[in-house]
Amino acid sequence: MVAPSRIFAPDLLAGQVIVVSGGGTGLGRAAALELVALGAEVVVCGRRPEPLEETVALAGERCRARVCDIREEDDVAAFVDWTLEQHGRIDTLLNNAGGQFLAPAESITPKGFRTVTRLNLDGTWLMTHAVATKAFIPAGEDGRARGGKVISVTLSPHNGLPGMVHSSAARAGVETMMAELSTEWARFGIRCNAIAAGQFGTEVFMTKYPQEMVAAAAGQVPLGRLGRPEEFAWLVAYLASPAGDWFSGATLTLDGGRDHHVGPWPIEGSRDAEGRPLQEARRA
Ligand SMILES: CCCCCCCCCCC/C=C/C(=O)SCCNC(=O)CCNC(=O)[C@H](O)C(C)(C)COP(=O)(O)OP(=O)(O)OC[C@H]1O[C@@H](n2cnc3c(N)ncnc32)[C@H](O)[C@@H]1OP(=O)(O)O
Ligand SMILES: NC(=O)C1=CN([C@@H]2O[C@H](COP(=O)(O)OP(=O)(O)OC[C@H]3O[C@@H](n4cnc5c(N)ncnc54)[C@H](OP(=O)(O)O)[C@@H]3O)[C@@H](O)[C@H]2O)C=CC1
Repeated sequence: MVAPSRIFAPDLLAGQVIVVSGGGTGLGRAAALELVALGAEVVVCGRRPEPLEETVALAGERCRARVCDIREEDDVAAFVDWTLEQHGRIDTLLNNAGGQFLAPAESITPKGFRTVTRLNLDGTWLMTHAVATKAFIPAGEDGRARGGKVISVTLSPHNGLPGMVHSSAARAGVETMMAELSTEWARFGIRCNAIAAGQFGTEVFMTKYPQEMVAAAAGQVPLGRLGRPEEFAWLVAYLASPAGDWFSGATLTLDGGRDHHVGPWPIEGSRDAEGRPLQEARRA
């Protein structure tokens, strides 16, 4: 049995059907477990069956899994059709699958750039378009579009992340995509938002990148630590719940202040004897 939520009432999302891409690992798994704990039926997808099966084993019977590569149009269509056959509806899509490799911009080949934009931008679009056209826009019993929510994971900081030009560009595209769709698809009752994730201590984050960078990452966060996957999951649950119904077109940055980081504060040489930031004298 999945552990009860530490924040929300257990029936907050009862009756909802929520798709989580990349739900076999890290942030996606944390979100899937929290959503199940809140009463939702959750469907996870990813390329590898093993992590997906582990999520299902942890989450219990209200979680199902199916392999799907979000970059492949036919895979995505088959996945969404299967989900609708199983559940008859989709209420929220969490576009969480994504990633990139770290490399200096000048060394990224055209294939490398395409690989990352195809995954993060094109893959997010394919999932969004398929879920919207198959589940959100078709009319329900009342003759009106059913509506739904799209939540897409992007990346903080926004002001350029050295070594990640491909991903920074793709994620900016996703944020703009969510903003544009929030106006165009409002007529169908579709809400589209992005969560710009700062650095979270997921297994892949802690192991994939050069260890010097991982060790330095928390020091770049004004609040002084990495994010915890459950903190991401709570924001997803909030947006999926009725409390999130008036959010649309927003990018919610969840990063401990990382987006506005300018270096350690107070800076060296501008501290008083007790280590406090200096303050100018008042005018006489
Ligand atoms: C001062 C300190 C500051 C500290 C601040 C820290 C900041 C860190 C911020 C990090 C923020 C983001 C974190 C996260 O997102 S964590 C989660 C990451 N998860 C993932 O990335 C998972 C998904 N990723 C992947 O599947 C792969 O990484 C990839 C995106 C590359 C896709 O894999 P795929 O299998 O499709 O691709 P290939 O491996 O076949 O590669 C295809 C081509 O891509 C190029 N490539 C791939 N890897 C590299 C590399 N390491 N370096 C250079 N180029 C690479 C290459 O062109 C490949 O083609 P070839 O194999 O033919 O050369
Ligand atoms: N952790 C962090 O600090 C940050 C993470 N993010 C983003 O948040 C998301 C989750 O990150 P995190 O949990 O840390 O990383 P993970 O690498 O654990 O999660 C990525 C997930 O995406 C799935 N995935 C990758 N490619 C595809 C594909 N083509 N089709 C379907 N699924 C795919 C992976 O499964 P499989 O390999 O089986 O396909 C995996 O489950 C990612 O988009 C990541 O880039 C953003 C900012 C910071």
